[in-house]
Amino acid sequence: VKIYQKLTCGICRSSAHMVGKVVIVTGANSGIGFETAKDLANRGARVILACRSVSRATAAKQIIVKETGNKDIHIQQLDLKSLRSVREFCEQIKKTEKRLDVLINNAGAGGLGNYTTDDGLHVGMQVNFFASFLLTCQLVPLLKSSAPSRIINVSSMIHKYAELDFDNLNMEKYWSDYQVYANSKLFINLMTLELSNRLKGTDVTVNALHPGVAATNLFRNIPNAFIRQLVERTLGFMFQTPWEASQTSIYLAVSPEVADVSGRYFSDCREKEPSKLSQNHELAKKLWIESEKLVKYSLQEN
Ligand SMILES: NC(=O)c1ccc[n+]([C@@H]2O[C@H](COP(=O)([O-])OP(=O)(O)OC[C@H]3O[C@@H](n4cnc5c(N)ncnc54)[C@H](OP(=O)(O)O)[C@@H]3O)[C@@H](O)[C@H]2O)c1
Repeated sequence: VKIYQKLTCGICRSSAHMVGKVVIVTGANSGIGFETAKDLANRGARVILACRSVSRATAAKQIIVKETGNKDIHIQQLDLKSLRSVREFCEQIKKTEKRLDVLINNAGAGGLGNYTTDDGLHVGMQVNFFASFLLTCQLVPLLKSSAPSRIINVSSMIHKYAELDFDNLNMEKYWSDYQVYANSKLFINLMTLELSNRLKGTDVTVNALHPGVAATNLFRNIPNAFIRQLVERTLGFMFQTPWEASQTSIYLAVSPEVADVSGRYFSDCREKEPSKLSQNHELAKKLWIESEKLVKYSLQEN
């Protein structure tokens, strides 16, 4: 039982406190994001729960406040399916927060289907990549003025199965859900690589991670109820708990060991080697330029 977990799960051993630090966790109402937010709340951070459902975020906040005693927990609505929502979220953060020490791009979803959002992007690519790309770019100035600060991008080992077609960045050819998910996670890694170059000398670091395999709500969109339950029960029985899977995000957010590390890929609280494509600087630069066009925002504007 849980053999795989025992072999792979790293636990963040850092006791670093986060009093006085401001942290944003996207997708903080469920699974790994919820456990990440709770852990950071426990360390005294001011935590902003960036969630698409205010009622689900409120339920999460109540538990976090009750279990940690930290009342400095706030909800800010964010729906990654809408770039307008991303822009409004960032505007609100700039109004309410004087600083931002850690941004954790955790939210993600699989099985979203094949349709184009109002922003003209493939829904899976937007929720898992383009919206976080825009959100990060818009918050870079605040992160810079708060430096040293950290950006943490939750990727997945599934990125290794990405099949890149550069003429089809937005997946207009409507590939399978699995392929969309894998490609979006490769893009997260490439964005991490390019952004770390662009942030050199600013004391803002950016790293990507595979959290591990855990039974969360990630599999809710599997249409066949029997298969969905089988997957969830197998994962719950054999693999990590959501708290264990939150620990690499926590390590990257708090540990002094990684204070100066940027542009890398982690899992189990250790640096790991991502796919060869994830390490391709030319590709990363090209993707960055194309992404700026697709989300109609340029980091240079700031
Ligand atoms: N679980 C695993 O085995 C595993 C493995 C590798 C990587 N990951 C990655 O880990 C991250 C966390 O996933 P999880 O496993 O904790 O799954 P989860 O329990 O389903 O949590 C995902 C979070 O993302 C949010 N989200 C989904 N669509 C959104 C949207 N349009 N706008 C804003 N937020 C949205 C969800 O909000 P709602 O509750 O409102 O839907 C939820 O809070 C994801 O990036 C996932 O790809 C997970």
